[in-house]
Amino acid sequence: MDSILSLRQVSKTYASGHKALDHVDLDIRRGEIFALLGPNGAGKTTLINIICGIVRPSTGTILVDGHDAIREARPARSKIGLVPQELAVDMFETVNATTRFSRGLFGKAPDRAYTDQLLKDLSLWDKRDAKIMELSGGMKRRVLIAKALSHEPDILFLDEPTAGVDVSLRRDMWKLVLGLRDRGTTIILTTHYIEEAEEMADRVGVINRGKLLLVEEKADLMKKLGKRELDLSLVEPMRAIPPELAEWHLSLEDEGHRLRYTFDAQAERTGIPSLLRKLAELDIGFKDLDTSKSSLEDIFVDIVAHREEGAAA
Ligand SMILES: Nc1ncnc2c1ncn2[C@@H]1O[C@H](COP(=O)(O)OP(=O)(O)OP(=O)(O)O)[C@@H](O)[C@H]1O
Repeated sequence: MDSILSLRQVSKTYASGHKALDHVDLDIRRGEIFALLGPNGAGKTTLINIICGIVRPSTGTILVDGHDAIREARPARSKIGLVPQELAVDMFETVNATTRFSRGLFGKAPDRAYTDQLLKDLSLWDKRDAKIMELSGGMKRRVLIAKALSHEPDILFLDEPTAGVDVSLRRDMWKLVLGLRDRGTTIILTTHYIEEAEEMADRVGVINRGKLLLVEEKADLMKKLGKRELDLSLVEPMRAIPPELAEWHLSLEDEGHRLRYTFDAQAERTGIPSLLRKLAELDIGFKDLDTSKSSLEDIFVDIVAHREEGAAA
């Protein structure tokens, strides 16, 4: 694999004693979009900050396009653009000035043609002389991206790029990120939104409590995510599932009061009509039926439970 970024056995214990990262190994392929999913406090920002040289790892090595992130911090950092979660810009500065200034911070000579094009690509050209405080929230986010790309980095980190933005802006951001990838930028984003990973990522990593639990091709993960559940509240509680229902692999919940069928939401045939026919045939009555899609949280719980079982075995 042609890795642009390699982490080996990276751990971080903060001064408070909190272990935010636990032996993380990760390779990012050149040119891919990698989505890092994880609940609050999982360690996503810590991981990004370590790669960007903002936080020092307790142990482990990080190579950024061949440069050691600690021993060769400057060349390593210059490969990276970081779009932080929170707005950290001078509100009184103009869009144009702040973008050019960011480029200078990385020791790059001014390149008007590049920064002008960047503002055009991000639909900020008309606003180039506006003060940042005068912009809408969505425009401000675009300014953060312009700043992050101002020094022509090969890797772009987006920390929660669409947290708190409306649906149409989210779609715009997705388009923009896909466009950057088409031009060869490697993109790593953190997110809570499964749709975001679904829409954009080539690969997905799941992190929880500082541990990278899995890294998979999105297509493979989506198969696991596409599970739905059908719950039937039974008229009469059941002690065991009749053998005639074996092919649906049902489970009995709530002390026999509910029958649960888990199926693949993307499958052409869900198996529900035949299940309902069979229940009628067997004279099994139900009062109510309910379907639910597995949420990201369920998936985390599932993955974590699985891993812990595996570790215990
Ligand atoms: N400077 C610090 N000192 C002590 N603990 C910290 C520090 N920074 C982060 N932590 C802790 O480390 C853990 C991981 O935090 P981190 O910000 O990396 O999580 P995250 O996955 O980015 O979460 P979120 O989705 O909420 O942004 C959390 O429990 C957090 O409280």
